[in-house]
Amino acid sequence: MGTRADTVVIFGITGDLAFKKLLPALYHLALRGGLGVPVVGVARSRWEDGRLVATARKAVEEVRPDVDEPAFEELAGRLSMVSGDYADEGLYRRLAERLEGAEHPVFYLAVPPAVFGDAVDGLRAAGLADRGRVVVEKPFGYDASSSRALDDKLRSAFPAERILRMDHYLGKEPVEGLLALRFANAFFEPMWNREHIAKVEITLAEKFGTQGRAGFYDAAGAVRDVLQNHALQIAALIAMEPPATAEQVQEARVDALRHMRPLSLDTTVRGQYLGYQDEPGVAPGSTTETYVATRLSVDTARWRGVPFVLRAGKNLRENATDVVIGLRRPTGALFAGADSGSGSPEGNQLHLRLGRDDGLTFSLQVKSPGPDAVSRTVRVPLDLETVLGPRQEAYERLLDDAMRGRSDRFVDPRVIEEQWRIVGPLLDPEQAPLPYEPGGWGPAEAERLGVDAHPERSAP
Ligand SMILES: NC(=O)C1=CN([C@@H]2O[C@H](COP(=O)(O)OP(=O)(O)OC[C@H]3O[C@@H](n4cnc5c(N)ncnc54)[C@H](OP(=O)(O)O)[C@@H]3O)[C@@H](O)[C@H]2O)C=CC1
Ligand SMILES: O=C1O[C@H](COP(=O)(O)O)[C@@H](O)[C@H](O)[C@H]1O
Repeated sequence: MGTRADTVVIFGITGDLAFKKLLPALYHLALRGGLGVPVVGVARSRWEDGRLVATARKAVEEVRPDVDEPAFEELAGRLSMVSGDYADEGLYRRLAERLEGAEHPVFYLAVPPAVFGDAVDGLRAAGLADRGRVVVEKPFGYDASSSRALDDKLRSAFPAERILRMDHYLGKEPVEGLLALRFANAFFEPMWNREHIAKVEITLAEKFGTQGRAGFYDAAGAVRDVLQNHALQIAALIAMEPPATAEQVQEARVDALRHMRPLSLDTTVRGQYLGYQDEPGVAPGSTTETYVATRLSVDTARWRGVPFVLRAGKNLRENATDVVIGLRRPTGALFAGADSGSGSPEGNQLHLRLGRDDGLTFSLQVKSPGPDAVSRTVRVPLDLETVLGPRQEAYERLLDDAMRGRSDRFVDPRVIEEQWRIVGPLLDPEQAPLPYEPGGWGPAEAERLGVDAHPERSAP
């Protein structure tokens, strides 16, 4: 833990991330009595403080229509704006004046990666890096070399312990919960390997498109936007060897990623939803993928030969952040499977939902009623919201961590290095992505990789 922050500065306060996640998170911190410091918004747009407050109210109402007025008033009273171009040193001079007296500010870079460099240079030149922490959003660069260059720039301005690399999936309770599932339940560990598991399928699906972020998204695509970071973080939690202590989790994560082979275009399907090319901000003839499905190999004794099938996409049928662990079919001929069509019963499945409807569903075999030795599948769902009640959103937890100087839920730079190595072969290929209809499950060609073409989400 470090010293508690005395100001939060958000670069890109006019943007999508600030609206959808950061302003609501600040409100929730105020609601729980955990804000207590000024919040300075930075943007090129010349917003008055009043416009920021009005935007904050709208942002909060989107997620909490029953706004708690005292909490909102606390947030509103702490918000102010500083505007200017990110490359203009005048912006940082004005910011330094606003921060006079602040000893431990947090600088949150909620801007597209192209702006990170200017922001870090500006903060350093104005002497603001000497006394603050910086939070950098993913994706970290565009590839391995630009990511290293960004890292060098950050390290030249801020000491290592004051650089926090953000992947909000690490702050999601259900994602963190994968560790509890694996390591706090003795019955999973003995079956968590190639002897028992036939396939791991990870899906990050969204029902919506780029939602006005095409300017950012078109330069990124699904691989950089979510596969390189969120999907591989989940894969690492599934694949890692058991860490001996909580402090070893980071090492176990790095080690798991080091054993993942680089992805290959031969076992990848890229797609682009119809209509994407007409969105403002998308380059004419863009070959950016809005969908990707790929097979990942984890080269360890535990996982050799078990495909990890990862897919992510926008404008798909449902919102889903899911992991399906598919077990091998049972051996032995005592029962025939009523729904397997070929003798032995279906393999059990453990379906983990890590998004808003978080929980899990076991698919079990039970005896079919009647005289014959036949089993059939039943699904046993568990809804964690019902059991545990509402939990804090990832951005609230991670903003709070950044303010306290708690760093274990931020990304280790070695992880980022590995993530770029793994996705490297998929970056900017020449082939155009396959078109797909919005509202479906992406290009049918992905079925050859083993993706479940009609996933039954079985949310309770
Ligand atoms: N949106 C999301 O759901 C998530 C986003 N992220 C990450 O957060 C970061 C910000 O994302 P998001 O808010 O969606 O991005 P936006 O495209 O909404 O950009 C944020 C702000 O940055 C400024 N900006 C945009 N483009 C440029 C540019 N070319 N040059 C200078 N300033 C620019 C704009 O503010 P102004 O012009 O007023 O300065 C804009 O409001 C990205 O790194 C993204 O990967 C991470 C998780 C989720
Ligand atoms: O990082 C990003 O994540 C969001 C999805 O986040 P979630 O918490 O709603 O699962 C995605 O929409 C966005 O494109 C991406 O930049």
